[in-house]
Amino acid sequence: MDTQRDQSDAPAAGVAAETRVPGPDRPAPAQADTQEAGMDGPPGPAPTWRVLLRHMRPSWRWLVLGGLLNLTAGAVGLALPLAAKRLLDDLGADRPLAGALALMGVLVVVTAGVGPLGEYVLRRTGETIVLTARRRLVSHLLRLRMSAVDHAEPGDLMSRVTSDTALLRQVTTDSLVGVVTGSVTVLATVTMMGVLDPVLLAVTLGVLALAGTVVRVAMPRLSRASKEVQKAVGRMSAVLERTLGALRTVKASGAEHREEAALHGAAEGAWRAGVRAAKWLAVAGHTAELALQVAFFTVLAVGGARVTSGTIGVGTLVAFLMYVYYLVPPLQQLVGAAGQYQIGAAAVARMREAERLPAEPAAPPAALPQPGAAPARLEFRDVRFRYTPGLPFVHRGVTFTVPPRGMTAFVGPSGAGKTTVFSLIERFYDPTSGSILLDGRDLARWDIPSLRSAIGYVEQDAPVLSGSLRDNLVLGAPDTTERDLTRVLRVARLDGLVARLPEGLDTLVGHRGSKLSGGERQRVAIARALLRRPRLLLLDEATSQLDAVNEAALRDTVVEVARTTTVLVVAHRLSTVTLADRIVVLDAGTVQAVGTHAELVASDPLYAELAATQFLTAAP
Ligand SMILES: Nc1ncnc2c1ncn2[C@@H]1O[C@H](COP(=O)(O)OP(=O)(O)OP(=O)(O)O)[C@@H](O)[C@H]1O
Repeated sequence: MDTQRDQSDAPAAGVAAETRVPGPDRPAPAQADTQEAGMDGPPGPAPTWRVLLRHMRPSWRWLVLGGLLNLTAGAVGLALPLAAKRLLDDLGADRPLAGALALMGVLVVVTAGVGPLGEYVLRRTGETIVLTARRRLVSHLLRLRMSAVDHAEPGDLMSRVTSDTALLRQVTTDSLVGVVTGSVTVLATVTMMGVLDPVLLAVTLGVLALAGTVVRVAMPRLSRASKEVQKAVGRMSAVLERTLGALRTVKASGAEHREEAALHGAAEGAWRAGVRAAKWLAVAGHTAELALQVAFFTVLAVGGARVTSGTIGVGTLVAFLMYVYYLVPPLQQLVGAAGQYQIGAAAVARMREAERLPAEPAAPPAALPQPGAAPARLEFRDVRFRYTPGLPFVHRGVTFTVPPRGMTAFVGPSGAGKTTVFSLIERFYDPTSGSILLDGRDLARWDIPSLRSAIGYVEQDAPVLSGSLRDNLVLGAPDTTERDLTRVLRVARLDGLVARLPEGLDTLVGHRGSKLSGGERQRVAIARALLRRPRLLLLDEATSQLDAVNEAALRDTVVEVARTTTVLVVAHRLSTVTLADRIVVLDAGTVQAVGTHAELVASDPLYAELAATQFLTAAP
């Protein structure tokens, strides 16, 4: 049975361990797409152009429209030299100019109208593609398995959502659409040049071929530099997130200069790579422009000779030279598109890495338990678990049963695996073998939102999110009524704080609740959990930072809650532990003993020692 479980669970934990987000310095994972990771493509990393097409597919109509408008503007522009030729011919032949002038006027007006419209449509579509990519990536990141998050740098993940997705804008519109419209325009221009004079066309193409060689040399270098830029930006975001997230610790440790040096280093890395990319982009872009200038003078010389010899007329030469200049924008567009493609490809690769991280299946939110819903029953059966394959097991066959209602306390030395029990109940991780049953049903068979809706969890460090006090309280129960809120505030002994604050519940609590005291944060976390009307309440050292008065009050609250709900507590204070209906002693990943305080003091040497040394107060 264990073997079976091992196999069925292996992908969740195993994949996660191997599919770490390649931090800025780590190599990309050589791992296939998974359904779990939300990718619908075939296994194996798809080529960049296919991924780009996938991003563009939903907006293809707009892209085609924008491209067509651009092409129309280009085509109308192409007719201008012909109108100019007609003007010169009419002038030479002493014919009236009104017709030629009117034609030129119409062409100019149409070009002026259609060109900007096409550009607007394309840019708007680019924004839509970025929006879709951001939504998709954000949704995926919020569902990441904790095992994937453990191996990722939040700052680096953030840069993938903000900076990498932004690069899609250029690569999908300027680049891919630019390739199409640029190619068509170049082709049409070259055709017109061929019609006017094939010899001059051959001269022009000869000069351009030389420029093509330089561009071919520049592109791979640009690609490498672009990847470096994005990596360095990710590295900088990661360091910045680390530093700003723990600025008090950094200041208290006097580590500002070291963190500053790390940030400056990352920023300089981005700058160096950016400058390298700029160099190759400039080389490629200006090579095309320079080549066209050379082509212009060569055509002028050769064409002048042909005019002198009477092979072609002045009108033809002038029209041809205008076409040479008409080649500048589409050729620059083509070279720019190739450059943008290299930059975009680096960003797409980074987004793909994040999208391929294992995530929980998407599921609609589940309703919270109704008031008076039955308390949960919990069972651990021979659970073995380790966070990372290859590392020692944290749980080595944990077995215990928790009946509905009442309080069960988990005690044991630091690192024994108490918090891990809660993490497994929440399905932040899945056991490597063995099973966990809630109400007699294996957790693996619960859909995750329904499972979590039954649970209220107060974590060890009682995290509070930036935002208002009210946002934090109703985070897990957005439909809370004012009456329930008032009741829970009283129960969690937060009513005094709310009354004191100038803006009451709408007071902003700062990043991670930095404007609250440790004890206040714990009470907010407890209130937040209680508002979910949990059938199973998990309290991980939830009262460790409270003063004696508040602790005693909240202890009474927990005892009260335990009359109707199953409550699990990880506690280090004897005052909490002795109130428990049963105590589970964990040591080195196994259950050492289960019993009441009195039973365990008498029968379990480890518990007796913990009671004597670790717990803060003496036996009651
Ligand atoms: N996300 C993680 N990735 C890898 N190892 C982890 C992770 N979380 C915890 N551990 C390791 O698992 C072991 C058990 O941790 P756990 O937090 O469950 O212990 P605990 O009994 O709650 O300890 P404490 O009383 O100090 O809070 C520890 O050795 C810890 O280093």
